[in-house]
Amino acid sequence: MKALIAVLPGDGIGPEVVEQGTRLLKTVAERFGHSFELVEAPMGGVAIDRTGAPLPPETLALCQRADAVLLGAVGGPKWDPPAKVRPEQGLLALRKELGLYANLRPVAPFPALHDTSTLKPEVLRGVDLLVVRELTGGIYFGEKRREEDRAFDACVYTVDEVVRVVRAAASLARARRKRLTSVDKANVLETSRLWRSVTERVIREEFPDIELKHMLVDACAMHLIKRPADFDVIVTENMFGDILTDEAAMLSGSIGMLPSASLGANRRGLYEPIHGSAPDIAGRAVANPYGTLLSVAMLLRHSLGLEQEARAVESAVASSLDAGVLTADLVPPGTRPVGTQEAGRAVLDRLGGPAR
Ligand SMILES: NC(=O)C1=CN([C@@H]2O[C@H](COP(=O)(O)OP(=O)(O)OC[C@H]3O[C@@H](n4cnc5c(N)ncnc54)[C@H](O)[C@@H]3O)[C@@H](O)[C@H]2O)C=CC1
Ligand SMILES: CC(C)CC(=O)C(=O)O
Ligand SMILES: [Mg+2]
Repeated sequence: MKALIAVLPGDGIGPEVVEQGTRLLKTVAERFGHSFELVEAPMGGVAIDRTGAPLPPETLALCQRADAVLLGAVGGPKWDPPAKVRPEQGLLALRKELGLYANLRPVAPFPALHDTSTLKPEVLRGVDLLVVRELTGGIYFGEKRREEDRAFDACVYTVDEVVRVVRAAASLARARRKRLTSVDKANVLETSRLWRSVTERVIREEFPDIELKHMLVDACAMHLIKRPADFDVIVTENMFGDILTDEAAMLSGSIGMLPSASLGANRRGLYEPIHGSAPDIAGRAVANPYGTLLSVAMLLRHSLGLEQEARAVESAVASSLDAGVLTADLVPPGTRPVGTQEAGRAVLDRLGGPAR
């Protein structure tokens, strides 16, 4: 198949991990007989430096034309306040402009990494959960205002915004273990009370086969560590999903392991590891690229419909981990880690071809 893929490396470790992602896409194309056109564009801090804007119009136009977008990460101390224009604004704008309201963040720790986690292997056994985070509403997108001695961030949700993300999460739950946990703070927040009542209605009317539970976000943060294997699909609003998935990443051993897919009404999606630009390790070629490589698998599956290729990538990652190809964030103390390039190479070396 032919596909146009926009590549936005971004800042910090973004370009380092995305380089491994583009190599993988080229190898998948070669091995499986596809034609992927990869076009790179500036986004985030590098785009501010080059053009003054974190999401230049040409970059947005490319993403709108593309079948899928692969992103590294944006941000860094160079653009922190008091700078007025921030790289993160570009990422929020891109998600909004592309209408990507459902952010899928799967957490299925690889058995090879059970010992790496700070949690006991018996707690990790059987963990296979999916967080569906609402991505274009809530407090990140509400009105913001700064006064001399006060600041405001409005949290707003409409019924339609809740309906569409709950439908997306319930459809995914239907193809899994049919259990949906809706996470909110309905004991305090009006937006959460709306979220809860809309979720109940959508599930009752459209997904009677799905078992729905509500959970308060603070309790969810605790249960994710105490009994993570009990979760199937979690659906939640933007900020809760952002925070809970950084926490859940530690079930996988490192934030560097977690991929994501941001989807909307059509097949075009944005794919990125869940981590940020990691300024503390940028430029040292030690970043974990597995979350980006697993994001490439999600891109192949969700935007290009290439299930066989997606599975080949996931198997190659699993087999690299089984072989002990571990970056610095994953190695046990006293063991020599591999660098970003070596981990990327290990996955390419293990990538299978088309089934004959
Ligand atoms: N999607 C995006 O572009 C995101 C951007 N950010 C931005 O990134 C910048 C740094 O934010 P932080 O809070 O430090 O979060 P971060 O996710 O960049 O880093 C947190 C910690 O995890 C480590 N880490 C992250 N990714 C790693 C990887 N692939 N391999 C090994 N270690 C990894 C870092 O070294 C750091 O110690 C900020 O400007 C923030 O706004 C943060 C989150 C997401
Ligand atoms: C700009 C931020 C909302 C990025 C982030 O932390 C995320 O999407 O996980
Ligand atoms: Mg985050």
